[in-house]
Amino acid sequence: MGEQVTPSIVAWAGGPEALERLTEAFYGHVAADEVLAPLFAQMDARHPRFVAMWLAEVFGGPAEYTARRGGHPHMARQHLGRGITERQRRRWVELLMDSADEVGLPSDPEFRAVFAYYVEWGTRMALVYSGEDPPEIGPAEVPRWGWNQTPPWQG
Ligand code: HEM
Repeated sequence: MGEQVTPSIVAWAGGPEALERLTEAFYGHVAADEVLAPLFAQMDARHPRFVAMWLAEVFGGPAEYTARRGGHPHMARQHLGRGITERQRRRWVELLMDSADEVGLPSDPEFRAVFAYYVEWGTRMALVYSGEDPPEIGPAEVPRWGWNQTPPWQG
């Protein structure tokens, strides 16, 4: 039996390109959604790619968001003062999960569990930063997600 190497989450997802397909589909839905569209009305056309770049870094890919887009402090600052509501956060999660199905991200329980784990955490963090009295934004690094309790099932 050969030794099995656990792939990174981004590799399991289908690579950075798969995350770009995900965010393209997602922001298409956002633009048409009455709950979320107003928040993203001034969005940069490159926003979907920046978010894909962020996700790739979180999920074990190259530190491209850190190198090219200001890393965690820049990302966190984008949410300041936006007053995201729980309803908007929930819709964000729902549309992202719909988009994951649409673009065919892997549907195995382990991948989806770890993906949902990050998305649940990240959206709650965005809400906290967007509200009154946000945490101070320090020089923290982009979080790096691992498989944790659910390494991929490889048979
Ligand atoms: C896991 C959850 C989330 C991630 C990974 C994420 C990621 C990002 C990133 C990377 C940026 C900065 C893009 C750049 O470099 O310019 C950003 C901006 C932004 N995010 Fe989030 N975000 C999350 C949750 C949310 C939620 C829940 C909302 C609102 C419901 C939200 C609203 C926004 C808005 C309005 C901007 C600024 C867009 C613009 O006008 O350019 N984010 N987000």
